[in-house]
Amino acid sequence: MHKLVLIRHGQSQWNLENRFSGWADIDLTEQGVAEAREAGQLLKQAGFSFDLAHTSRLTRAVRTLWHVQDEMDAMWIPVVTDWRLNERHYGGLTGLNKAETAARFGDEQVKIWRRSYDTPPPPQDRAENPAVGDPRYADLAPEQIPDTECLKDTVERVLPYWHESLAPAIKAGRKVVVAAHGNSLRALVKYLDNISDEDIVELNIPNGVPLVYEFDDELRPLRHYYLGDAEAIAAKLAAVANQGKAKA
Ligand SMILES: O=C(O)[C@@H](CO)OP(=O)(O)O
Repeated sequence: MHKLVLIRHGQSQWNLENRFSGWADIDLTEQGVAEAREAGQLLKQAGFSFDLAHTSRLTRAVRTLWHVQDEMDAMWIPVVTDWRLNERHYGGLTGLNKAETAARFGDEQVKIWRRSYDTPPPPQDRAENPAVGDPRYADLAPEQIPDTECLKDTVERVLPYWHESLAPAIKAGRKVVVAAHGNSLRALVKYLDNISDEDIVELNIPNGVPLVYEFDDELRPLRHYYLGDAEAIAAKLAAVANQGKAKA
């Protein structure tokens, strides 16, 4: 049996401020650091160990991974950072407050922008795009830097990464951890669990909680589960779902 652990980064400053982040490089809050450390402790106590890590090019995911590695005495393992694990690009919504956006455009429209499979938010002006000219993306052709993305666009970059990098490593027996983002992980989970375009709308992923996948030899998922207190995880999931609603 093969295993894979997925972790969404801990709380970021813009999660705290309830702002759309996407490719904006926003760091963890103190709570986010604590969540990452707790994730590492939970993994250690449950007997997990890793010999390979993958993460995005965004600081909040990289730093989450650092804390997990530190708690697990695994600072030595190879780490691959790849833009294809980045958060979905939030286009022209980047930086806006989610509740204020819902008050302006309606809860339904914001839910479509946040969670629908194939409706992207309005594009972001190139001049405001945080990724343009950023040296961390020097290996991308200009047209690979998105102006906006729906989940379908995110699937189209995450899935090749799964097939080319993650799946072969897992099949070869490597013990892999992936630290990434709410929507890049939704893209991967949609594929792994064969979730329909309609049902993916209701799927949220909490900050800083290890999500364990177990696979058979052909990498068909056998089961998955979160590590940690079920009630606390349910509360975190509800909080993520509610972030896009206008305040009463
Ligand atoms: O702002 C973002 O980039 C994401 C993840 O934090 O938010 P949402 O849950 O609204 O897709």
